[in-house]
Amino acid sequence: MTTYLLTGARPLGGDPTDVLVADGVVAALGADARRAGAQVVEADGLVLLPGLVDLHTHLREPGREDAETVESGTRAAALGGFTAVHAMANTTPTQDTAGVVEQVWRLGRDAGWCDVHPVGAVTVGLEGERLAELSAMARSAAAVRVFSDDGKCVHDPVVMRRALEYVKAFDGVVAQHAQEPRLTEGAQMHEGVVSAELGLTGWPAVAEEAVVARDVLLAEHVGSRLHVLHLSTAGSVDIVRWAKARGIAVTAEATPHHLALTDDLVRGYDPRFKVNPPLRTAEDVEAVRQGLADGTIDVVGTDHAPHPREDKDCEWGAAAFGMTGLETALSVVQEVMVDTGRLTWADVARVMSTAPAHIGRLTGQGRPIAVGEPANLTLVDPAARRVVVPEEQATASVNSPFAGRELPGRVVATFLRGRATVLDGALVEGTHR
Ligand SMILES: NC(=O)N[C@@H](CC(=O)O)C(=O)O
Ligand SMILES: [Zn+2]
Ligand SMILES: [Zn+2]
Repeated sequence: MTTYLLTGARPLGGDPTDVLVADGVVAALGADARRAGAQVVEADGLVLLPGLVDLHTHLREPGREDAETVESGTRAAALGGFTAVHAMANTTPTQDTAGVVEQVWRLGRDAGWCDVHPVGAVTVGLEGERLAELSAMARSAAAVRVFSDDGKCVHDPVVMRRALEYVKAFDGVVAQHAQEPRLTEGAQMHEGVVSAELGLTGWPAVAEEAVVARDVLLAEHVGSRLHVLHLSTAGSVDIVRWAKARGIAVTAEATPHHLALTDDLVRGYDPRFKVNPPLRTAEDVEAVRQGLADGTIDVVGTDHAPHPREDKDCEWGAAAFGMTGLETALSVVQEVMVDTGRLTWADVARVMSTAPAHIGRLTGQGRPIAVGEPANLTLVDPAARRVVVPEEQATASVNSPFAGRELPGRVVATFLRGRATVLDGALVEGTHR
């Protein structure tokens, strides 16, 4: 395996130092790192982070390989600085059995671009009725710890309660897509001033908040772990803040798009901006940023949701919900949170690596940058700027809401257990298996 010497890198944005990556681990730091024979990676001024971990990726395989495959999605992940992703369960067939989660886990391992941890469905076929074989998925080779019907809400409170009780046996977590189905029938965008103007059916904030409130109370009652996916409203932030103050074991996620974009964008009727939960108001965006800054929101999850052109190149009402995000997530977080002084790079390491790894109960990911630790690392050039061109991305889909926008930051290199998956901002082909 190639040995790498990263010269002058700034771990977590701190003081520059040399970092030796050898035999899969961080082998030396500082003066000790200067060893002959290593391939030098010029890292002066670059920020070194623990490899990013996404708790919320849609890889679409099996079933929608026209939108994404494990291969294309994990290439996108590596380019985005990720060394592990959690692959959501809304595939066809659904990831609701040990067989299907093992299949996805194997595809990820064979692709070799980053670790793929399949999420297990909570209910059979995401139907919301019968619990899936949660413990069989937990005990499988995929060792599932995160369970979610994402795309759909586990709306029956009895089913949600049973799922929360069940996952305690293997320290699992239920990740909820909080969307009250009756309050969002036919919903096309956030319910508010803009939806009234455009005459589109609204998805009111209360449809999210009512489920978040119910679920934190259920998690308290059961004494189990709850994770709130793609939290998007000021009210949801308040409820999670209250629940944490009360000692409830709840964690929460914000997506890059809910940190950066508002429902004003819907005025152009461009389906790239159609997503669940919908883009909200500027006040909601500010509350989500504040929640991430003060620790109420634990993680940034991409909710990378690729869709084929035919499902997006159509009128607003017919278009699919979802946007890509793996290759822009870190840049968006840099723009809205780091360059504005609201998060440090150490905070970014927490919300995009350490905390998601901990919630997913991953070992070997989200670790400190220290001698002997597995070399899962991301090297970022915060001074670079680039225009987002979806057609040039590795994801097989082009539904990026940031297309044409200039964003700061560039992932220069990604290391997966000491092996470079990305160097000079490009995938390292051939050696990855
Ligand atoms: N976010 C979305 O709008 N869509 C996701 C499902 C989801 O995350 O709810 C998808 O699978 O396309
Ligand atoms: Zn969802
Ligand atoms: Zn999702």
